[in-house]
Amino acid sequence: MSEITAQTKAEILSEALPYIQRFFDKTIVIKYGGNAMIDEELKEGFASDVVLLKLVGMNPVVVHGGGPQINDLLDRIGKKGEFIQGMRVTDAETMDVVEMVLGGHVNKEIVSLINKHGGKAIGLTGQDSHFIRAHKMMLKDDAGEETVDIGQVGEIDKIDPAIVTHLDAADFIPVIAPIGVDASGESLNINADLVAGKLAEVLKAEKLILMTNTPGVLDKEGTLLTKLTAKRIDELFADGTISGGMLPKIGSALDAAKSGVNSVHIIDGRVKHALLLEVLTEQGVGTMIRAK
Ligand SMILES: Nc1ncnc2c1ncn2[C@@H]1O[C@H](COP(=O)(O)OP(=O)(O)O)[C@@H](O)[C@H]1O
Ligand SMILES: CC(=O)N[C@@H](CCC(=O)OP(=O)(O)O)C(=O)O
Repeated sequence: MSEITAQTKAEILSEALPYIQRFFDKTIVIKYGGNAMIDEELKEGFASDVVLLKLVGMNPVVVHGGGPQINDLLDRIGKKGEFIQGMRVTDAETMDVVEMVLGGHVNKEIVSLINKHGGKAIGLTGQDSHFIRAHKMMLKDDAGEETVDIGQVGEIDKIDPAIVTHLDAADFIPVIAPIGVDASGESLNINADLVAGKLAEVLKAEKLILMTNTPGVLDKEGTLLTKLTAKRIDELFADGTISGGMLPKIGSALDAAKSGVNSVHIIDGRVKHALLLEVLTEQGVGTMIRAK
């Protein structure tokens, strides 16, 4: 290693000090989207970033998605994934696949990676002590009139923060799959962005970071919008700039910002160490969402 490189590295480390001080003991909810789990190197980088944030005194809470991974398994059993307004149409068979992929495969993979990097991760779904309560979601059709039944998809009623705060206090890192439970104990499939946003709200988190597969929110020309307020978001909804999976993401980000989460960001999870760049450096990555 040359002397200059070592010096630069030391300077970069030193620049992180004010951020470490500012966010010490603060909760940071990180949504790790299925589209950002592209390759092993990125996943390893993500896991080591989460461990680093915990070790310097923050409370990272991971909520993960797994939409593409659910689609892969559906394909293998000869079923096609269908989405309406960014929500998966979830019949009973699809719900089984969702539970297998999210609660089983993806959750355990992230837990295992974090533990491999020296963290103490614990995997949860909303079925654990029924901490994510939900009811069946009904969508409005495009005219805003008829309701559309999309099956076992949940709309969140309540998230009990106790289980997460207990884990944080005991130095564990909660890793949460977006599965809720209804009044009869049945599992419901919930969009992971919605779980992350609501969790950030009930935990009174300092930050909500949504990691996805675009540089952030883009305008019609594909230019990155670095800051967005409620008013501008309404315009982008109205003119169709925001569509598909970005609909629940922005909705959830804005709700979190309005309910007091200090900083809300949509960032590119395909960039190596995007999480450290966002939390510990001055470099703004992605789109910041503000209520006003
Ligand atoms: N205005 C926009 N800017 C960026 N991405 C957008 C926009 N509108 C729609 N999208 C889509 O939203 C996707 C991200 O949402 P989603 O596929 O649900 O990702 P994740 O699995 O990370 O939650 C992007 O890959 C893009 O295709
Ligand atoms: C109701 C609904 O759409 N649930 C999502 C849950 C997973 C998810 O949100 O994954 P990403 O964050 O990777 O998109 C789904 O079934 O795909």
